Amino acid sequence: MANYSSTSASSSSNLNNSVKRTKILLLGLRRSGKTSIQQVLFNDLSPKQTFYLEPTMRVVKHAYDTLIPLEIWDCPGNITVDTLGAPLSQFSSIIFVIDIRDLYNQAISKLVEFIVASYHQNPNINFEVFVHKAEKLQEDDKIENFRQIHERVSDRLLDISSEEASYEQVQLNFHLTSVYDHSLHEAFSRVLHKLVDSLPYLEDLLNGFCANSQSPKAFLFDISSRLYIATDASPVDSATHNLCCDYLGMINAFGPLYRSKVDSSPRQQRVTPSSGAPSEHSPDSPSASQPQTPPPTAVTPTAIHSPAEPSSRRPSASSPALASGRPFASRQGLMQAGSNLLRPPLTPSTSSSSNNTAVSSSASSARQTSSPPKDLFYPSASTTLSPTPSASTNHSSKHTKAALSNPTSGTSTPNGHRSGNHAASSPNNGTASNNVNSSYTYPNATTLTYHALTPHLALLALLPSGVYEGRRGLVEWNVVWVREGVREIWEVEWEGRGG
Ligand SMILES: Nc1nc2c(ncn2[C@@H]2O[C@H](COP(=O)(O)OP(=O)(O)OP(=O)(O)O)[C@@H](O)[C@H]2O)c(=O)[nH]1
Repeated sequence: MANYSSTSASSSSNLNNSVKRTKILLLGLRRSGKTSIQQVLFNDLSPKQTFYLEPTMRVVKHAYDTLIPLEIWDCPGNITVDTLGAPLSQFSSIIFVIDIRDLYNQAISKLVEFIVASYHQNPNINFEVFVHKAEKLQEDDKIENFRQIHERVSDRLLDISSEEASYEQVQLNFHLTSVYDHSLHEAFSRVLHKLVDSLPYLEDLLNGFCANSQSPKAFLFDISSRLYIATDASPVDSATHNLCCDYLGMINAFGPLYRSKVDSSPRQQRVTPSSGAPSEHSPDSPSASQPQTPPPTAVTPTAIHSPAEPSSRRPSASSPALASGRPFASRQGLMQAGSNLLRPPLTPSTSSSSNNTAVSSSASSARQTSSPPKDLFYPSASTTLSPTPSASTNHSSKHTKAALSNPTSGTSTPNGHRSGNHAASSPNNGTASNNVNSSYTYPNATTLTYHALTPHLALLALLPSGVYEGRRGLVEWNVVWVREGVREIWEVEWEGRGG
């Protein structure tokens, strides 16, 4: 058999071969857009540059480190089940990319071929169909082609089903995608959610944050790819998702220009999302000396930075779930790790303002006076979203879009990273509005905040501006709880995979 594969580490990863990676297979006909998807999401390639991508001649494996270590296999268009060179049972997800204008036999036959093979080799596989290049069609044609592709695949599966094999029952998820807007990020995020075992615990953390900070929406984003790993229980609306994506894109673009006066290389490593996979001895490693989770009795924010955490509280490879050698941290292991994570943070409604002031000043004095180790550096930023004057009455969709794509009011930053007015812009702004729900608006003054949690992950949350401005210390205190929880979950995920 021809040598069909090669390996490459994506920009933000060190290919750590000892780590058990979650594998995703990218399939589709030639020129359907597979490499573009991989490059736009994980290599920060501008959508326009995808025009110049060379055809893929053999399987290329891209490693990418986020909450879990991923390995994405980008395949040539002519690959078959036999020439793939690996059993489908190795993969957690298959993403099949179809050009939305490609309604005809070849693409659908190939998709069906892989569905049948995966039914026999790995019935639990997540099968995702990206109906891609969606922005090329008008809204009506887009919906019609999407429907037809879905229908033809279902019909073909029904035709070939028998008593022994009911292929029509394979769970297929169809997504409309394009590299030119945020639909690709949203669709890939949903693919990712099915691969993250710790998702319920992350959601609990975000639910707790929202409830205690009066936040209507919070996302845990992978900083570099701008995929969201988890969100709270409230529904995701595209406008808010797109706004967060744009804001993160802007921070990624301009963040490296900002440095604190006492900047040093370890701090730079922490700011940059491309710091590599966590390892035992790296300063970014969750196992290395990091901000410690406060002991159960600790109530003062200064305890956050105390290095005196009992080591037994930190999950280790000797915990029952991890010692089993399974690739994913089990629920039991995560529950053990997360058992102390969800102690209730402070809520604005139950705290007096004097308390808030105390927490706020205490939190900042912890930063300034307790000489924390250099690696305790968590960039944060915020921007106020302009409320539309007509918000409470008649919404003009034009006005709403302008407010969403131009969060230009003054900003303030706890860590001095950004200040003054700015426009959140992204290369996608023009087309992203395709996705914006034009009836959506932020009726009251709302602040969008960004808090880095790990080298790869950040919390993006909407907050009422009154809460953010008046009770900043409290909000930051609640962010600390989320950060501690996410770091522990991250640690368990990686240790469970031998990282
Ligand atoms: N309009 C539009 N064009 C896209 C999109 N995604 C990719 N393309 C274009 O599609 C063409 C093929 O993209 P590739 O990523 O090379 O496709 P591929 O599936 O990897 O192709 P092979 O490597 O030959 O299998 C390029 O010209 C891209 O610019 C999209 O969302 N919209």
